[in-house]
Amino acid sequence: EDIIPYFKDIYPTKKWQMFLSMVDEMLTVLRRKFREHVETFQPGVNRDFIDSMLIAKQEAKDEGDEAALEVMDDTHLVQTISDIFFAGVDTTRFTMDWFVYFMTRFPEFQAKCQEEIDRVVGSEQPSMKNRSKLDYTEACLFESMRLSNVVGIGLPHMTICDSQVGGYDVPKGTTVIINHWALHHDPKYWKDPEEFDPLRYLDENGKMKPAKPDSWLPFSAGRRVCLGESLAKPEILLMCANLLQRFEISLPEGVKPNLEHRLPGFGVELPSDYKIVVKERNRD
Ligand code: HEM
Repeated sequence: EDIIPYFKDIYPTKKWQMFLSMVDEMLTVLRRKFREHVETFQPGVNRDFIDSMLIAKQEAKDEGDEAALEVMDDTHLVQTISDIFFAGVDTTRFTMDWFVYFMTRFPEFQAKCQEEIDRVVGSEQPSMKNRSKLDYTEACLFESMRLSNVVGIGLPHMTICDSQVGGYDVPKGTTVIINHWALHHDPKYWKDPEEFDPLRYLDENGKMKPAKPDSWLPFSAGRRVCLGESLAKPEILLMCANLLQRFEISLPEGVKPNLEHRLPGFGVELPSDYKIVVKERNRD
C-alpha cells in the first residue's frame, strides 16, 4: 500500500489491518470519554477541553449559528479531541525527554540554566511573568528542539498549483514533505551543526534574538504550521524551568552518555533508554 495506495482497499496487508484496528481502538476510547462528558455536562461548569467544546456548541445553538453547528457534530468534536491529544501530548513529552537528555549530558549548561532560574524566579514557582527573562534556559530548549527532531520528517502536504522550489519544478498535485531533520543539521545554516550551542539564539547581551533562525523549524511553517506552537513554547519552557529549579539531574556515576538514538517510526527520533539520578536541590 506504500507504492500503490488504492491496493490497501482491495488487498489490505496485515500491517495496514493492524494500523486500522489501533486507530479504531483509540477512537473508541475518545468516543467513550466524549459520551461521558455529554452525559455529565452541567451548563456553566467547565471541567476541561471537552467541556469547552460542548459550551461552544451550546453557544452556537443559542445564537442559531447554523454554519458553526454544521462543523460541530459528534464526529468532528471527537476528531478534534484526537487531533489535540495526539498532536500535542507526545510531541511535548518527547521534547521534555530530549531536554532532560541534553541537560544530563551537558551539566555545564544545566548549571547555567539553574543560575538563571534562581536569579530570575527565586523560590517562587516559575510562571509566565518570568518567561521573557529566562533567555538562557529558552535557548537551551530551542537547541534541544533543533538537535532532537521530535518531528524529523514533516506531515505530507499537496501543492495546489504548479510551483518552483529551489529551482525545481513541482507540478500541481505533488506530495511534498519538509525534512526538518535535514534543515536542523545543515552545515550551510548552522556552524558545527552537531554541537549543542545555546548561544546561537542569544545576542551579545544574552537576550533571545528577536527573530529565530529561518532554518529552525520544529513547528513547521505556513498555513498548516503547528496549531499549538504558541502554547507549546511557553508551556514547555515553564516545565523545564520548574524541573531544573527543583532538581539536579545527572548520569549515574561512571556512566557515559549514550549517543545512540531510537527511531520508533513516523520520523520521530528519541534518546535511547538511559538512567538518570535526580537529586532535590538545596536552594537555601
Ligand atoms: C514541542 C511540541 C510540538 C512540536 C514540535 C509540534 C510540531 C508540529 C508539526 C511539525 C506539525 C506539522 C505542521 C505541518 O503540517 O507542516 C504540527 C501540527 C499540528 N500541531 Fe503541533 N507540535 C507540538 C505541540 C503541539 C501542541 C501542544 C498542540 C496542541 C495543543 C499541537 C497541535 C497541532 C495541530 C492541531 C497540528 C495540525 C495543524 C494543521 O494541520 O493545520 N502541537 N505540530
